[in-house]
Amino acid sequence: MKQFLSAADVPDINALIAKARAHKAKPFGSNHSGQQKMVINLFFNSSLRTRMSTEKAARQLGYDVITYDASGGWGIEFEDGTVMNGNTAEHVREAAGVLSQYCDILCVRSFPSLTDKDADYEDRIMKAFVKYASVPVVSMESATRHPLQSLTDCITIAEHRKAVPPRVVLTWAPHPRRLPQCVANSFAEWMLAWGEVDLTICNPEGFDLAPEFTKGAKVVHNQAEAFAGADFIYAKNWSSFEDYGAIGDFPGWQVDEAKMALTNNAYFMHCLPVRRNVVVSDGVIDSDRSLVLQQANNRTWAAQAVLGEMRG
Ligand SMILES: NCCC[C@H](NC(=O)CCC(=O)O)C(=O)O
Ligand SMILES: NC(=O)OP(=O)(O)O
Repeated sequence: MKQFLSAADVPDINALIAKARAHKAKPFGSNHSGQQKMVINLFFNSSLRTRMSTEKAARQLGYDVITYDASGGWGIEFEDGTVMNGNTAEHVREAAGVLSQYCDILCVRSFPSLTDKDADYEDRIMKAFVKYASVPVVSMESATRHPLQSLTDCITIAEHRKAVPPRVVLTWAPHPRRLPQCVANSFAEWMLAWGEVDLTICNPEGFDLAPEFTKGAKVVHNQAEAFAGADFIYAKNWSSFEDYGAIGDFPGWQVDEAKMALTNNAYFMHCLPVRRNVVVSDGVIDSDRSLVLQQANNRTWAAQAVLGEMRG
């Protein structure tokens, strides 16, 4: 792969899952592949899991790694033709070109503005890095998607499903801040592209995801109806796509024990970080059906599989 931005970049999702599981079984089995090569991880936003798991994955493949917190660096300009006499000191044309001099794979995290829908949904920042970098680019969460998380979620579901296809529910959940739609968009995109789950998305009215991500999924606005008989409950908050970036005030959408009792003894999943007793009750996340730490663990193997496939 020359880029890893979405499910569309992956020729065979099952083959990538198999590679991740092979790395999980033998973490240093491909330790030679990154020898004398460099991965740069560029973060415009906070991270715990993505930062740690991508560094660990790169090192296990034999790569050296530099992680750079770009929020503390030179302000980068993304518009073409601007007179740069404001706060941005360096254009992405140079920034991406320069970083390409120092690494063999460039990984980038850049969240959406949640104010400029067009710029966000064109994924302008990630696309600019792809355009101006001369090395392969891996998304560590862009304005619209979080593909390393979604690959992880496929692996985790593959490891725990009993029936094929399992009934998987992506549910909107409350949150005190307005959050990106990326994790939910990407989860829907990957589940549908994978084709091995029966996906239902449930969210309050006004919080439907962008249609490009949900075509083929059942979308309902009643959480109890969606939860009935589910095998996996994947919780996530997202701000409104329709009324772009608006926050939703629906505290009754928290995932709790009473709602989980409607399911087929479902597993609980969340990408983390999660707000306890807002998104999910302590009782659910602390139960033996919670897969959140297994998901966090699988981030390493997902990243290892992806880094191992990147070619210039
Ligand atoms: N990387 C996974 C989730 C990242 C981000 N969550 C957050 O910003 C949560 C922040 C908070 O809880 O304040 C999101 O929803 O896309
Ligand atoms: N799930 C996830 O991407 O976590 P971080 O934001 O901490 O990297």
